[in-house]
Amino acid sequence: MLQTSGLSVSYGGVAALRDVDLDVGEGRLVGLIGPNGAGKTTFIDALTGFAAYRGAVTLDGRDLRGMTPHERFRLGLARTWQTTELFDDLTVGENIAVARHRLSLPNAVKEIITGSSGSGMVDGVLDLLGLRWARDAMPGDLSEGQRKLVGVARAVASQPRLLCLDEPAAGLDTHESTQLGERLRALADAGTSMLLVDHDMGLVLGVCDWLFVLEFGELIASGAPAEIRRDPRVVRAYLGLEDDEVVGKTRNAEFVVACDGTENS
Ligand SMILES: Nc1ncnc2c1ncn2[C@@H]1O[C@H](COP(=O)(O)OP(=O)(O)OP(=O)(O)O)[C@@H](O)[C@H]1O
Repeated sequence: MLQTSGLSVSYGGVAALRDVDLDVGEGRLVGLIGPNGAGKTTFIDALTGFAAYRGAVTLDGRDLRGMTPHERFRLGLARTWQTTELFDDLTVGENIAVARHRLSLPNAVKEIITGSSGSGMVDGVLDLLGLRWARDAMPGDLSEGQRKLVGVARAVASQPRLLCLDEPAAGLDTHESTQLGERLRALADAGTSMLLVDHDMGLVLGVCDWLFVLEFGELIASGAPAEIRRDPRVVRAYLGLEDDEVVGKTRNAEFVVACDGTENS
C-alpha cells in the first residue's frame, strides 16, 4: 500500500536518510526503529510532506512527488507528533470529531456548533482506544498517557490509509505503554495500517507484525520481531559493539532481555 524507493533526505551536509526502500502492507502494523539520530522522524517527515526528499513515495501506487502535507493528508497519510497538541478548549469527543473524514475546518466547526458531530463515529473511535469514559472530559484533566491516546484517536478519526505514529510512548510509564500497545494492536486488527516509530523496544517488538531498522540513515535490517531481536547488526547498532563482541552479546541474549523489558539495561 505504501512504498518508498531510494528515499533520501539531506539537511545541508547531513545525510539523514540514504536510499531507503520500505513498504507497509494493508492492515499491517509496521515498526521503524533505530538509535537516536538514525533518521526515523525524518522518514515520517518525508512521507507526510514535511521534508524534501529524493527518490519516490507511493501510496496505493500513486507517486506523491510534489504534494504538500495537506494534499498527502487528504489522500490518507496521517501522522502524530512527538508532542501531543490537543485543542484544550474542546472536549475529548470534540477533539476527535474535528478530524472526522478529513473535513475542512469550517465544516468541522459548524458540526461542533450545531452539535451534529458524527457521534457514532466518535464513539466508535473512543471505544477502539478504550476512551469512551473520557468523551466529555477536557484534555487538561487527562494524564499524559491518556492525552497521547486522544492524539492517536484524533488521527484515527480521519480514517487514514496509513497512520504514522512518532514516539507515541514517549513519556509514558510501563503500564501506560502496555495499554497503548494493546490499543494499537486492536486498531491494527480492526484494519488500520500503521507505521510505528518508538524507542520503547518492549512496545515495538511486542505489537508489530514487521520491523525495519535504521542506523545513520541507512536501512540495516528488516524482519519479524523474533528475527530482529536476535540480528547481530541490530545488536551492534544499539549497543555500539565490535563484531567479535556482537557474537557473544547475541549469544548470551542480553539484547533479548533488554527488549523483553525484564531488565532496565
Ligand atoms: N531540521 C533539521 N535540520 C538539520 N538536521 C536535522 C534536522 N532534522 C533532523 N536532522 C538531523 O538528521 C538526522 C536524523 O534525525 P532524526 O530526528 O530523523 O532521527 P531520529 O531517528 O528520529 O532520532 P530520535 O530517535 O533521537 O528522535 C540527525 O543527524 C539529525 O541531527
